[in-house]
Amino acid sequence: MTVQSEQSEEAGVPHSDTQHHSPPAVRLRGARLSYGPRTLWDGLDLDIAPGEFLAILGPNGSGKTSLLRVLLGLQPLTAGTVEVAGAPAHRGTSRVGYIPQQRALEATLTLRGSDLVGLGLDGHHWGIGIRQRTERRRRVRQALRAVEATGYAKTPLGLLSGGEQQRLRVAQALVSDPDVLLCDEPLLSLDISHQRRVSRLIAQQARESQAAVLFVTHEINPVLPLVDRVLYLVDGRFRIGTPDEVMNSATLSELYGTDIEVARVGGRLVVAGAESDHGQDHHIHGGEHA
Ligand SMILES: Nc1ncnc2c1ncn2[C@@H]1O[C@H](COP(=O)(O)OP(=O)(O)OP(=O)(O)O)[C@@H](O)[C@H]1O
Repeated sequence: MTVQSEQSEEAGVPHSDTQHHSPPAVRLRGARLSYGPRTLWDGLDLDIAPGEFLAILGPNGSGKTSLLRVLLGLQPLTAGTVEVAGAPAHRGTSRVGYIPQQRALEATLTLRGSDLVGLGLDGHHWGIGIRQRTERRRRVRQALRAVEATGYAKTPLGLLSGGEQQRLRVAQALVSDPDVLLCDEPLLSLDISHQRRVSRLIAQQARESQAAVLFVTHEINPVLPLVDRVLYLVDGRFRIGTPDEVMNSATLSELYGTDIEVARVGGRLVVAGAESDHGQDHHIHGGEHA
């Protein structure tokens, strides 16, 4: 079953006059994704404005990563259309930055951090002149500094910790100054101070470069002050709206089909799920658990 979203405006909610006149960075129309008989989402209409920060929430297997894969041109829609930066989604464009869900890299990997970050520029037309090479090196250095990875940029990736590898993935996604930034749980395995730093960098990319940010997360609190809208997916149903419109007891109870309480405590969201028949808490995603 698919429940159409109740959106505050049709498809997109422009957040300022400038955004109002800009074409959307991402546009989905009537989008459906099915794997065999299983439909992850259907009837998804969504415009994301340049500079907008969209948090994507939902339980395991609800189709969050699959949506990012559609936008990367890696997964075709079953129905509907998808445009990214004004063109049908296609793979290999430097206009889209991607921070993938963290996977530990092979301990034997000898590629270095600075090489990994440089790969983020490979969609650009750099030419072979000295000036282009100098500019390329300058950008890589700047991105490494932004995530505080300069000290280990020459170390083989396989020898780095999960958090150090993750900061390099963030630098790789930001180095091309993308129009659309797709982030799949980018804060996992980062300590609190680097969570803050990476969140700030991503928000800065949205604000200063007018990049649209799609941020998949199981916990909205670390980014709550940055979020313009939430897309919440549960078992084929979804809601799109501001955090207040989506992250409330009535909406989440309807999405999960069980009683859920959401409270704001000191600027943070706390969610409490009803007990299931088996005496276990339903696994509710989004905020801290009561
Ligand atoms: N190529 C594929 N073929 C068939 N099924 C797939 C494929 N890719 C993903 N799936 C299934 O689709 C569902 C959604 O997967 P997806 O990774 O998008 O979920 P998710 O919301 O990102 O989950 P998580 O929170 O666990 O990362 C899962 O049940 C997954 O097994």
